[in-house]
Amino acid sequence: MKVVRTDDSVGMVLGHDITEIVPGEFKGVAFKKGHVIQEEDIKRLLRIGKEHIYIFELKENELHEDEAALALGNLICGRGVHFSTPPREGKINILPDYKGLLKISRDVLDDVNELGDICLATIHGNRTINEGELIGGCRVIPLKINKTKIEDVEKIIVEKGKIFEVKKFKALKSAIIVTGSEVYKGRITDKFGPVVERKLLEFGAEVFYKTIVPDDSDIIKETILKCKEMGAELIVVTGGMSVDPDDKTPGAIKSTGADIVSYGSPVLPGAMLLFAYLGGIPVFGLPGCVMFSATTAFDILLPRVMAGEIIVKRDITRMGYGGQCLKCQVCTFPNCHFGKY
Ligand SMILES: Nc1nc2c(c(=O)[nH]1)N[C@H]1C(S)=C(S)[C@@H](COP(=O)(O)OP(=O)(O)OC[C@H]3O[C@@H](n4cnc5c(N)ncnc54)[C@H](O)[C@@H]3O)O[C@H]1N2
Ligand code: MOO
Repeated sequence: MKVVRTDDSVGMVLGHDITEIVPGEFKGVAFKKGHVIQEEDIKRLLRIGKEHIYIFELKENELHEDEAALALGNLICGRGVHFSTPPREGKINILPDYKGLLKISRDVLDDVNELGDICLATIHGNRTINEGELIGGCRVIPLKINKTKIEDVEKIIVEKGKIFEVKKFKALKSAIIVTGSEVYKGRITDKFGPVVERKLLEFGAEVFYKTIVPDDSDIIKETILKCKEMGAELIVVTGGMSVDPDDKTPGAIKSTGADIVSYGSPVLPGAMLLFAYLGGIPVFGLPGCVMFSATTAFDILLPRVMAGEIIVKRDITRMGYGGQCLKCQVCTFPNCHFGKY
């Protein structure tokens, strides 16, 4: 470390903590080791009695932790994601630009963390993230880091893509078909349709058609096909999803010619959920539990569907890991293990 006159130290990196004591007012660290000295700091340093200070010298091939954190932020944040500036002690926060579906490339994240000297911690992806919520943090561990480390990160990103992205939800034109003869005949009031509508509206969907039909395969089939003809971009059918004689919904969805991605999901609640595509349009068959429970397989899949992602069988298979809801007294979903697969 070299000694410089405080007056000449602007832009240089402080090599040690500097403590200030003002009797009756303050005692503590006024400037931390690693701080880049600003014009406005000079007065305070002189007031503390520091006419000379130790300066941390960076070699040609080294970066200060804050500069490195800035470079990393620019490399790792993709569309819809930004980071907090200025960095604080080599750390930045990763934040969403808007509400959407959070995507995190686990593969690239692991590659970067394996390099050493860089700590990149995140929440889980494939969930809704709201504006202002924290996605993660990135910290450069030593006070200075070799530039080659940042170049290594750049190589990984160029080859495999950014780590973070937030996909905007699409205002899908949605139809809700409530099945159940007991509801159709007015023996009970529909409680399922409103639950589904509320969940779709949270994503900005446009619910353009709602209907109640009896447990009749042909009627359910024709209603689904009519919704498609009317331009539905998402069709949700509720009830009649299990194995009773009056449970006609899975067969009716199949008979429309839809490709069934999965009938059943390894999620509790949500074991009897069906997901299909009818000419490219996503179709859900929702079991009774979606009406009853706060969070189910529907809440895990819906954000991805609303962001326009194509769901394959394996996506649903993988939902078993983290697929048991603990029905906590105060539900914190999606800030819990449920649906993190
Ligand atoms: N033998 C088996 N039985 C059941 C299984 C199983 O694997 N084997 N799975 C259970 C699971 S898990 C679920 S979830 C439910 C699925 O139920 P369904 O989707 O078939 O629901 P329904 O039989 O149509 O209705 C159940 C219950 O909810 C009431 N309901 C339905 N729709 C409405 C509505 N729009 N408004 C108000 N109430 C509604 C309905 O009247 C029934 O009381 O199956 C288990 N069984
Ligand atoms: O589809 Mo049911 O959850 O397992 O209630």
